[in-house]
Amino acid sequence: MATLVCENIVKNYKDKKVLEGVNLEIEQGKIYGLIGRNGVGKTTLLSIMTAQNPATSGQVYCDGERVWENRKALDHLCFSREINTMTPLGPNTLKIKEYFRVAKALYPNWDQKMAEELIEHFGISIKKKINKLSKGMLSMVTIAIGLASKADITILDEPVAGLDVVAREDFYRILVEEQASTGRTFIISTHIIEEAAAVFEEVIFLDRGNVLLKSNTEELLSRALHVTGDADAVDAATEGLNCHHAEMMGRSKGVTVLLEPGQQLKEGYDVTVQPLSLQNLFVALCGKEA
Ligand SMILES: Nc1ncnc2c1ncn2[C@@H]1O[C@H](COP(=O)(O)OP(=O)(O)OP(=O)(O)O)[C@@H](O)[C@H]1O
Repeated sequence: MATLVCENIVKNYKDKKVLEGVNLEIEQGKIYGLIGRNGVGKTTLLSIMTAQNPATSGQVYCDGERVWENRKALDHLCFSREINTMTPLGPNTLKIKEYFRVAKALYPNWDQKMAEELIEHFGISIKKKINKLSKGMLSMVTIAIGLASKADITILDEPVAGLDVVAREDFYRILVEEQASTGRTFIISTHIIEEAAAVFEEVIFLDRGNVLLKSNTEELLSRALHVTGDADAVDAATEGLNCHHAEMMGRSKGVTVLLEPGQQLKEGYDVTVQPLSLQNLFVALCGKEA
């Protein structure tokens, strides 16, 4: 099993700054959720982590070894992403079984049986051509590639984007079972946050070029509160705390509070305190008004 470390990753596309010094440590044996708004740089970061895209500066290390052009380090990694069916060449001209042959050559621990069983489980014929698949079926193929790669660190970029709710639940069940039985590490990027919150042991919020937070999901939610009430009471109860996403409605105010360890709301004020969902916390911290 392996660990992955990003050290001060900067990425510019010409004069557009996307990543501004990302430091990140991925420990082994966890399912991470990578969450960020459209265009924030999730795919860019994931592709840099797997040496598919050069960083402008900074380094990625797998078990202490640089990943760039390093087969030994890359053997631990799989980055399975949406197949581009618009190009005249590439995987979309292949049948699924031919695409699996390419994957087999790429991933040293490739599990052909698992790949075929997953495709069958998803109700797709392995003889089907990639460019004849629906969006959801394409997601299923990228999921099958990621899981059957058996890579120590498997990264899936928006794997559920094309899946319906039943297929999404199915995927998360298979993912959790695979992680529990193998101890592999998974990094999953997604915009569909709420239903995945229980699956992610850790979440990483990417915002404005950097990692806004990386935290155990349960621990994070235990210190995230929504406080509402008369504006003066809310202000008094939350004084000195990390407050985000304040909303006013006449004299009433609602605010999201992220407590630091050891902090608590000031007592004695007539305010309503409610827990927050991961999705609402994300909106509060990474929404425009945050
Ligand atoms: N090859 C490229 N050349 C130029 N700009 C790029 C390139 N790839 C990505 N970008 C830009 O970099 C920014 C980050 O893109 P990226 O795809 O990494 O974001 P993302 O967080 O994965 O987005 P989404 O959630 O919408 O998929 C965007 O502004 C995008 O337009």
